[in-house]
Amino acid sequence: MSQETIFSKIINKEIPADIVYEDDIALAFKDINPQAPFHCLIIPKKPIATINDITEDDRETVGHLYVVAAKLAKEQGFAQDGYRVVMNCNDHGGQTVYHIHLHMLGGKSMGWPPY
Ligand SMILES: CCNC(=O)OC[C@H]1O[C@@H](n2cnc3c(=O)[nH]c(N)nc32)[C@H](O)[C@@H]1O
Repeated sequence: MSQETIFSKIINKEIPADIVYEDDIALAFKDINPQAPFHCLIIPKKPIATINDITEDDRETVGHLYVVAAKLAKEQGFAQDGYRVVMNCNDHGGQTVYHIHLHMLGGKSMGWPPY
């Protein structure tokens, strides 16, 4: 059973967030601690704790996160310049909120590897 996280409160509008996209499956909102000129989190409304918890039943939901990312990149104007999407898993991945979220960073040139 997944724990309620702060992201559930954002989904339920119990706490505020700068929402940049919402539909029945996903929500995207600005990261509170931006690491790029544009930094948002694209999350499923379904509370899936980590990548390890994604099942075949979540195919549509998880794939939709990337559809939203592509849409936001075009809207934000950095689709052609380029951007980064990253999902962190557990401690070594730096995950701090246990509700999967696709980080979307855009608006600057980024280095590699990201550590
Ligand atoms: C550090 C990367 N690993 C990770 O797990 O990222 C979790 C991400 O969620 C962000 N965040 C945490 N609480 C809140 C909040 O209440 N509101 C918002 N708008 N963002 C939040 C945090 O800055 C981090 O980048």
